[in-house]
Amino acid sequence: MIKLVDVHKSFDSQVVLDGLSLEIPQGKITAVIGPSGEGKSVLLKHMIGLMRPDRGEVHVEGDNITSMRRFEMNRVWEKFGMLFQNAALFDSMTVFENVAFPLEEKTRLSRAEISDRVHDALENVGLRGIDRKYPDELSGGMKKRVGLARALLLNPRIVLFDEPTTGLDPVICRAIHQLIRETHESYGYTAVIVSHEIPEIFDISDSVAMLYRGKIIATDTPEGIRRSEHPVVRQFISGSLEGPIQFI
Ligand SMILES: Nc1ncnc2c1ncn2[C@@H]1O[C@H](COP(=O)(O)OP(=O)(O)OP(=O)(O)O)[C@@H](O)[C@H]1O
Repeated sequence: MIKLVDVHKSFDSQVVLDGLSLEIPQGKITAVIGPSGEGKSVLLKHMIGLMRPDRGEVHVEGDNITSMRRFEMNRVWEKFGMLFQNAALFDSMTVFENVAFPLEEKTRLSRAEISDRVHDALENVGLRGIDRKYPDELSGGMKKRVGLARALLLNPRIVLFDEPTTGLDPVICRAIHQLIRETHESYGYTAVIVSHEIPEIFDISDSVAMLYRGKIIATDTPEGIRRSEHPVVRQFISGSLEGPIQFI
């Protein structure tokens, strides 16, 4: 479980997280939704300890990481896989080298073993025969799949997805969602997915948390969120221009 308790985070005078509390259940898929610029990426960075709260606490599977030192964080980071918004592939490396990178950094596996693991990982995300290509030569959907293969390679206990399907067409978007669900079923990781794909993301989520004005204003099953009477949740889900959310 990941637990955030009364987390506050500001950048200069801009308050982004304002007493946010949230529990992410173990082994489930949780979607985090909310208007653009509300702090969803900032929230993910707190979960993985890349950002520290000004106030409040962050716990990861029983460890209080709020002010944990770097050498202790290494042990916590081993639990995480992360798929960043832009897939964060290294442009100067081939697909094979990109996916092999965590294995080379973190394990003492032989070249042959690394090669087998990389090929298996690529096959699991439906990619074959692209080892020697460079990220520039891939479509957006393929890049995300390579990023997913890399994120899952060390069999992480927790995987954070920051907008895994942004900019992809609806069919590829569904394929990536399906892939997340399948890999989640076979690996059993705890997943947190920041997404703007509403209602599509609901189909693969066990629970949904909505971030608004620095706080989690609702957490529920996808069905509960769909039926919510909360005016902000209702407006956001329906995409209506009328309601408490102000668009500038
Ligand atoms: N390192 C930083 N320094 C200063 N401000 C930051 C930093 N990181 C994020 N912010 C600010 O925090 C706010 C929230 O950003 P964040 O990227 O978390 O939003 P988001 O909800 O993920 O948005 P989107 O849905 O558009 O991706 C923004 O106003 C952003 O400018």
